[in-house]
This record gives sequence, structure tokens and C-alpha cells, in this order.
Amino acid sequence: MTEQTVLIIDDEPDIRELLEITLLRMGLDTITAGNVENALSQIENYHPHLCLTDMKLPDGNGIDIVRYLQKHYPHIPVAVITAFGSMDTAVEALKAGAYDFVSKPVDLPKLRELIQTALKLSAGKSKQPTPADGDSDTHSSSILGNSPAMQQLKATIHKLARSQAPVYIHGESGSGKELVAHQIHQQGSRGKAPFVPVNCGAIPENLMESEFFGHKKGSFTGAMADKQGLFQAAHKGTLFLDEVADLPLTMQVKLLRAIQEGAVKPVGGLEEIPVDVRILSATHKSLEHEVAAGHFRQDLYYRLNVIKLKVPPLRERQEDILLLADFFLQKIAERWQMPPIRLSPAARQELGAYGFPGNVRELENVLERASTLCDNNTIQPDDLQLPVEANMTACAVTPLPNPSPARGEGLEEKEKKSRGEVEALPAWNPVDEEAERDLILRALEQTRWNRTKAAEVLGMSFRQLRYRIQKYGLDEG
Ligand SMILES: Nc1ncnc2c1ncn2[C@@H]1O[C@H](COP(=O)(O)OP(=O)(O)OP(=O)(O)O)[C@@H](O)[C@H]1O
Repeated sequence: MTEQTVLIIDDEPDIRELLEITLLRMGLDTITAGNVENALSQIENYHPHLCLTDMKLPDGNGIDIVRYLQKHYPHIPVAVITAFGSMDTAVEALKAGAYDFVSKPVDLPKLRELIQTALKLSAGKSKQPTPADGDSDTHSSSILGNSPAMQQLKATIHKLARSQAPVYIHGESGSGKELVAHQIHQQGSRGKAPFVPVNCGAIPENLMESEFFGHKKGSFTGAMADKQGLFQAAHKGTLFLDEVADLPLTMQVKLLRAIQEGAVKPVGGLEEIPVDVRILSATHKSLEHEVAAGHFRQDLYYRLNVIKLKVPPLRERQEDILLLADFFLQKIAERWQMPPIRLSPAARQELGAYGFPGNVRELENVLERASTLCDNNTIQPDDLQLPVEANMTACAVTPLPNPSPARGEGLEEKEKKSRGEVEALPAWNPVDEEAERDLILRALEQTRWNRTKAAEVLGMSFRQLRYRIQKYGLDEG
């Protein structure tokens, strides 16, 4: 069989026939099954390129098939057909590893699109991964951590990467949400297309529409040329809406429309531009609370929150701390071109027992500072300058250690930011992008690329600076 084969699983002959005709017209070969047992034997015999299954089957349900494929043939994508409005079932299927879902009555153009994307995915992974390929390991290598919580997270990321559904990632500040979003993107069919992260809290409100959707030359003062927006930049790829709770309500309406329509209209433009973007979002706040308080639109919340993924705080995976610490120290030594930096046994013990209210980012910052302070390239407990009060118990109850006077200048501020207490308000008022880029570069050079210090010098929040470093590609060096 040279054509691509799709297995259609549905107990209703009429629906099987409709789907068969649709797929044959797309030049695909089809095989069918009316129940789970039959479907499994068709899979064994024909190794189809894609499966399309109904949820309710006489001897089981579609999720049984999704699980079977996930276990035995993870390279075969499977999409499920769900009853109208049964979002819970769709989410369950996606969590079990389904690629995507369509609801009844089946919208045929949508189905065609889904099949085409799924077959591209299948073609890219046409051979079953073997342990020698190191498939899952290479995928998740940049998320470090062997704790049960992280193993579970990596397995979920692997499954979610196969689907196209929006994922809402929640977790404390600095816990690794952006890294998780990046992995979901990279491991999926969009992995080679752009991943565009945007910090929704760092864009001034009056520029938001133009940042997201682009603008036409002359559409407002300062619009010197046509500019493409973030949606267009993420076309065929993924748009990651970080700190999504910080979007003003007016922008939420426009964003919802763009997501629903799959099209955007640049400011000052007349025509809608179709965009194909997967949306991932994150916030350290509780979106549910924001909805309840009337700060976040419920309809947008439902759109973004098809699947919810929690990134656990570092204190719930303490066995990962030293692994992460060794990794960061190696990175710091490489970046600063220094000999290897070590942790003394006592410093290892202190780190391992500390609660890290600012999570992985705090660990990274602590090590950066300690690497500067330490003698003989060996970090001692004093170099860590961990706040005494913030031991594990204190953190579990309240992640707000009292600032110790012994700590370095600006640390209190930094900790507040890492806990998300200081919101990224655009106190920064750039003249134009080039001037802004130059200023940022100068500040980074002056502070020897200490981003926390540079942010202080510039009078912007750490997050605002981080967003701009990415925006201007300053983090490559
Ligand atoms: N498991 C991990 N392995 C390696 N690096 C990690 C891990 N988790 C987080 N990091 C690193 O820690 C830093 C903070 O992570 P990230 O920016 O993803 O957090 P976040 O939850 O998105 O933060 P915020 O809420 O402030 O946006 C980054 O430099 C990231 O690369």
C-alpha cells in the first residue's frame, strides 16, 4: 500500500460511509471498524497512518483505542469524534494522548484540515521510535528533573505535544512554565515553525493591538512602516501568552475573536489575514479567581483552558534541586569562561533544604550571585545568602520570608518580583525601538549581563527586561 491509510472507527454505518467518502476524495486509503475489538485487529494488520474514532462504541470507547495506540504505536496519531458539547470527554481523550478532536455534527472542512496536519505529523514520525533513538529523552532533555512530579510532567508534555488543543499552564512564578510551553511546541508537529512567547504584562496597553495583530503604515503617530504582529509571526507555529491574566479586558475581546476566527486584522488595515496558530498560555495567578472577580472574560478562559497543566513548585520536588544547581553552575562557568564552580557539601545541604519561594529562577539567581562571591571556585553556605526564615516549613505556610539585612542590595525587590508581587507595569517609556535596544544593551554590558541589576538600572521590572531581551534577540551571545 503506497497511499496513506486512515482507520475509521464508528459503529454507525452512515457515518463511516460519510467519512470514507470524504477521505477518499482527499486521495487517502481507508479501512474501517465498527467496534474496539475490530479496530485493534485492523491496527495490528494494517498499521494505519492515522486513526479517527468515535467515542461511544458497542464494546468500549474511543479512549480505550487512544490508550492502546499511545502504549503500542505512539507514532500513529489518533483523533476522536465527540458528541456535541461533550468537552469533558474531548479533554479526557486529549489527556490520554489523542491528537485532536472533532465534535458532531462533523464539520467536514475542519476534519480535512485536521487530517492533513495529522498525516504530516505521522509522516515525520513514520518509524516507531526505539530506545536507541532516545526519542523521549532527547525531547525532554532540556527540562531537568527526575523527581516523580517531573517525570509525570514530562510524560504529559509528550502527550500534549501531539494535540493541537490550547493548553493553560499554571504554576508559581519561576517554576518553569515557559520552558514547559516551549517543549510542548518543540515536540509537536509545529516544532520547526516559530515559537513566539509574549509577556502580556509587559506590553503597554495602547500598543497591544498593534503588537498582537500588526499595523499599517500611518495608522497612528509613530507607525512609520507596515509591521507584522505576533500572530503573524507565529503563523504555523505557537503563540505563548505568558502572564495572560494581565491582559486588559478590551484586549481579551479582540484576542478571543482572533482565536475563534483564526484571522487577524492589523490596526489600520481593511482585510483579515488568516493565521494558523496554536495557543498556549500561562500565569502565576489563579485565572479562576480572575474570572470570578470580573477581571478575566469567562469565554476566553474556556477557550484557553481546554487543557490545564500544572507545573509543580520546586519545593514539591526537592530531589531535583541539586541536579538543577549543578546544571546552572556549569552554565555560569561556561558563560563567564571560568573554571568549574563547585558547591561545598555544607552548601549542598543548605540548598537541598531551602524552600525556594521564587522556584527555579530563584535558584538560578542565588547561584549566579554565589558564583560571584565565592573564593577558590567553591561555594560555601555564606555565599548563598539564603534567608534564614524561609525554610521549608515557613515556605509551605507562607512563601514570604522576612528580608534579612545581611542580604545584598535590591534582593528584597528581586524576591518580590520572583513571587509576582511587583506587577510588570510599563513605567518604562521608550522613544523608539532602536534607542530602547541600545539602552538595554548598554545596561547589560555595564552590569556584566546581570539581568536583575540591569533591570534596576533601567528602572523596569525583571520581567519587562526579560521580555525585551528576547524581543531584540539580545540573549543569543
Ligand atoms: N526543569 C528545569 N530544567 C532546567 N531549567 C529550568 C527548569 N525549570 C525552569 N528552568 C529555568 O528557570 C528559569 C525560569 O523558568 P521559566 O521562565 O520557564 O519560569 P516561568 O514559570 O515561566 O516564570 P514566570 O512566571 O516568571 O514567567 C528559566 O531560565 C528556565 O530555563
